[in-house]
Amino acid sequence: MATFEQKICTRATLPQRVADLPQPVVLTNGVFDILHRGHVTYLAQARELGASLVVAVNTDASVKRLGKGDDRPLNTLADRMAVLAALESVSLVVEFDEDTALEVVQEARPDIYAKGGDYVMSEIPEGKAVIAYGGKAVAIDFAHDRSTTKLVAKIRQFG
Ligand SMILES: Nc1ncnc2c1ncn2[C@@H]1O[C@H](COP(=O)(O)OP(=O)(O)OP(=O)(O)O)[C@@H](O)[C@H]1O
Ligand SMILES: O=P(O)(O)O[C@@H]1O[C@H]([C@H](O)CO)[C@@H](O)[C@H](O)[C@@H]1O
Repeated sequence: MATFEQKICTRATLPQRVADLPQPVVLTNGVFDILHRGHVTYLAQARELGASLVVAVNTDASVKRLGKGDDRPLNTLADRMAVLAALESVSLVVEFDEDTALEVVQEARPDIYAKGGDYVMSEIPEGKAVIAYGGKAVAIDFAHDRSTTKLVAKIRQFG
C-alpha cells in the first residue's frame, strides 16, 4: 500500500482520526469521479480555510442514486479515494453510503464545512448541521469551468 493511502479511514475510526488532525478541521464531500483542475483548486482553497481537510466520498451505490448517469461513477470508490488521498491538500478520506454527508458531518463535527459554489450552504443538510452547532459553512466560488460530465461528453465525441 502506498503511504498516502494511510489517509483513508473507516467510518468507525473517523471521530478519532479527526481528533488527531491539526485543528481547525475543514470537511467537504462529493463524488470526484474524474479529478480535474476545478476539483484540485477547490480542495486547495478548502484546505486553506483551516489546518486539515477531510474529504467524504460517495460510495458507488450512492453515486448511482444521484442520477449522474447509468455508467457513473467511471472510477470505483477505491480509486477515487486513493487519488484524493494522494493530494497534498487532503488530510483524511472517508467513504459514505447515505444520500447526503449529513451523518458524516455529525460524526466528524468539523469546525468548517466547505462545498463548491454550486451549493447554497443554508439549503443543504450538511451546511445547516454545521451552522446549528456553531461551526462555519463556506461556499467556494468556481475558479475554473470544468466538470467530470463535460469531460465524459468530450471523450465520447471522439470515441
Ligand atoms: N469547476 C469547479 N470549481 C470548483 N469546485 C468544483 C468544480 N467542479 C466541482 N466542484 C466541487 O467539487 C466537489 C465535487 O464535485 P463533483 O464530483 O460533482 O464534480 P463535477 O466535476 O461537477 O462532477 P459531475 O460533472 O459528475 O457532476 C463539489 O463540492 C463541487 O462543488
Ligand atoms: O460531487 P457532488 O455531486 O457535488 O456531491 C454531492 O453533494 C451533495 C451535497 O453535499 C448536498 O447535500 C451530497 O448530498 C451528495 O451525496 C454528493 O456528495
